[in-house]
Amino acid sequence: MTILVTGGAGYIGSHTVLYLQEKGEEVIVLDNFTKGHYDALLNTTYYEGNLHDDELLDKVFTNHSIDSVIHFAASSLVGESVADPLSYYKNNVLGTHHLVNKIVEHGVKRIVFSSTAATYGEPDSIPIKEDDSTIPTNPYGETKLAIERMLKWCEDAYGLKSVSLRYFNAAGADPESRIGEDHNPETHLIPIVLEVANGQREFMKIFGHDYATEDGTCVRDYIHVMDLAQAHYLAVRKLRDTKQSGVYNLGNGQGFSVNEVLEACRNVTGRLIPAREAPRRPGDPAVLIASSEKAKQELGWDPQYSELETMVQHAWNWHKEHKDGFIK
Ligand SMILES: NC(=O)c1ccc[n+]([C@@H]2O[C@H](COP(=O)([O-])OP(=O)(O)OC[C@H]3O[C@@H](n4cnc5c(N)ncnc54)[C@H](O)[C@@H]3O)[C@@H](O)[C@H]2O)c1
Ligand SMILES: O=c1ccn([C@@H]2O[C@H](COP(=O)(O)OP(=O)(O)O[C@H]3O[C@H](CO)[C@H](O)[C@H](O)[C@H]3O)[C@@H](O)[C@H]2O)c(=O)[nH]1
Repeated sequence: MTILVTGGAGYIGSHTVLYLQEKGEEVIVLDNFTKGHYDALLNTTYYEGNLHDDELLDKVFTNHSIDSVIHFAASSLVGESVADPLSYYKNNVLGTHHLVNKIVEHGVKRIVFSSTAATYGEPDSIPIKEDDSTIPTNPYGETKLAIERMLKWCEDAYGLKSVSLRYFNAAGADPESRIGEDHNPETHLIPIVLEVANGQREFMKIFGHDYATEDGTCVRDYIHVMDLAQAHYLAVRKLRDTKQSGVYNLGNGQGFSVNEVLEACRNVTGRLIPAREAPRRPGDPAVLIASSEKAKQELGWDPQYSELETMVQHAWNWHKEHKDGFIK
């Protein structure tokens, strides 16, 4: 039984591949390497190509006995999605359409899908629960919600079982520092702050200091990438064992402000890390915190690295040794 991981050379995908392999799962990867890295794949069979390539998908599903698909491959920058929504509908919705079409054609019965907190938009209340309203405030979130709904209809029509995992803010790196996060351009808070610590940026910008939060900066729910990886493994197992579809939040249930993240980075690195106040970033909600009780109860999810400083430490261990990220 092989698991196909699309986007397995990216940040969360590569950590999940490592986790699955350590659990004894047979894994193959499909990635077009637009954002992924060859060096993020350690001893893993991969196919280089696009979700839209039907011939390649036929080859992958024919060459391997695939029982489940974990689908990470997507475009995922909120700002970029606002500037160019059509490219997001093409890569995310249309790309997933090609993939699911082949999944159904080849008789595969299980898919785990990377969804996002961005499906909610402005939260109804905190902590956010799975049945709260989903009114995305950007095309990125819209495309992810459209895919969740496409999967629901595919279950009704073709019996395809799915788990959609709505991650909050992925953070950290492999605790053994074999791989880490390398995005270009980098937009995420923790790696940007660590670039300043590494002397690669002069200062970091705090986007907004007048939010209705305790210290005026945005609050987010950071979740360790290896805890996300664990949830994917559990989701595949649940689909194998119970054949029950579901939608789950994955967060740590605690919020940290931008200032608190900055302080944690200063503590972990022992470096000064200059910061400047900057205007709010359009589209940023003030506070996003998940309730992940459903994932804990139904998937048996048991996050191991909930301390913010642990996440920063693991990210820092990798970043300080890989200033330029992965070489290739
Ligand atoms: N990073 C986060 O905090 C976060 C939060 C919520 C949801 N997500 C979702 O998780 C998934 C993984 O995020 P990430 O941060 O690891 O992103 P990433 O960009 O590091 O990884 C995505 C991978 O998919 C590949 N890819 C993209 N389009 C493709 C296509 N058409 N065909 C084949 N390969 C393709 C890229 O080359 C890359 O390796 C994404 O679906 C993203 O929307 C991420
Ligand atoms: O240089 C920076 C970068 C970020 N921030 C702030 O730090 C917080 C976290 O920002 P990130 O860009 O790291 O993460 P987001 O919360 O914007 O986005 C994350 O969560 C989203 C769901 O809400 C999407 O899923 C997205 O892919 C994922 O990265 C935000 O308040 C942002 O304004 C700064 O102050 N300065």
